[in-house]
Amino acid sequence: MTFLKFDSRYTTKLVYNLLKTILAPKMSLKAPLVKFYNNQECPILGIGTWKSKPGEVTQAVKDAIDIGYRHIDCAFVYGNEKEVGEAITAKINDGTVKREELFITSKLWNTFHRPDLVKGALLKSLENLQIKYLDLYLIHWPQAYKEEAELFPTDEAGKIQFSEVDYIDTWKALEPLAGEGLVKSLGVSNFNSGQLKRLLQVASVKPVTNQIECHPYLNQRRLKDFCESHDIKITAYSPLGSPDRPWAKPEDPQLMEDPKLKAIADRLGKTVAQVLIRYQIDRGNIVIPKSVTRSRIESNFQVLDFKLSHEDVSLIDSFDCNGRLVPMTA
Ligand SMILES: NC(=O)C1=CN([C@@H]2O[C@H](COP(=O)(O)OP(=O)(O)OC[C@H]3O[C@@H](n4cnc5c(N)ncnc54)[C@H](OP(=O)(O)O)[C@@H]3O)[C@@H](O)[C@H]2O)C=CC1
Ligand SMILES: CC(=O)C(C)=O
Repeated sequence: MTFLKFDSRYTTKLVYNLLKTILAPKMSLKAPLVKFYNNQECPILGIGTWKSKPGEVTQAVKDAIDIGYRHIDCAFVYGNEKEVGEAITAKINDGTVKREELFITSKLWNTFHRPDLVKGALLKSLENLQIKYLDLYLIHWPQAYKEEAELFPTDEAGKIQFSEVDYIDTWKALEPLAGEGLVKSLGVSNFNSGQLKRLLQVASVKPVTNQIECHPYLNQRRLKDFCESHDIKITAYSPLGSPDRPWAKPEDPQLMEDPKLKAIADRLGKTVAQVLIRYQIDRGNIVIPKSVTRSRIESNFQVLDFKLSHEDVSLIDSFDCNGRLVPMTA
């Protein structure tokens, strides 16, 4: 009658599994961490803040932190860093998180590429965000704009005015800032493989990530392969197709309305947004969907308890149509 013998190991396991089943849906899950080549860890899922109005973003970031997000994607040019900073400070002060539990990214805007402007731009973002260091600082775009007070300097014809500054010189000015403790990691955004190759030839500190537009209509397979061959992670921006991008036209295809994606989401009992976010995670990409709506911020985070099959990832891969939604800002 050995099978009736009391064994505390089995009882403990039984109780553990029972509690897990009852409590799991109520417990705030943590996003898995991606490890960069320099051993710094970054939550694979973060919240975006582009177009989040100053009057909405403080509450959105507070909600996100309450829900479990620990990664916040910011940029000087979004014009809302101060309000994001207010949320970060509030959530640290009320004991919800410690600074070291958060992963905060900002980006060097195109008008500050000239080497003597770089440190000041970083310090401004730190001041706005009310923090002493960034976890990650990115060159926002490879091209430099004329160094003027305006963030989008234009000539009389309304054309963007570029500057001659080479992003290599900008990168060289960024490198020492990591040593000064102002930023933990450096990265780039919107770089193609040619630009990255040039950078890698001279960089003493390699970028940890290339933040690029990435979703099923532009899955960036080749650039991803290139980056990964150099141990550079992809951060996927506009993963939901950026429906609120300012230049969207009514006739543009709506990624979240795609019937093929809807069919996959319905089959899995998930929302299309959840499938789109999971698509990035299952490809090993860091992903930063934006929302200022609490229910969406919450449901976008509820993607940590399921996985897409290889077949579904391959099927979604096949939707690629070079469908870029965020063209170069010039
Ligand atoms: N490095 C770069 O050059 C760039 C970086 N980024 C970063 O990436 C982030 C994300 O990209 P972004 O272009 O904002 O676009 P996203 O693809 O994240 O889409 C955001 C839009 O989707 C809506 N949305 C969010 N969740 C849901 C949901 N569950 N169901 C339906 N609609 C939803 C939001 O609405 P609402 O907010 O009203 O809820 C908003 O309109 C940016 O915010 C920014 O941080 C983006 C572009 C360029
Ligand atoms: C959104 C963003 O980061 C742009 C357009 O540069």
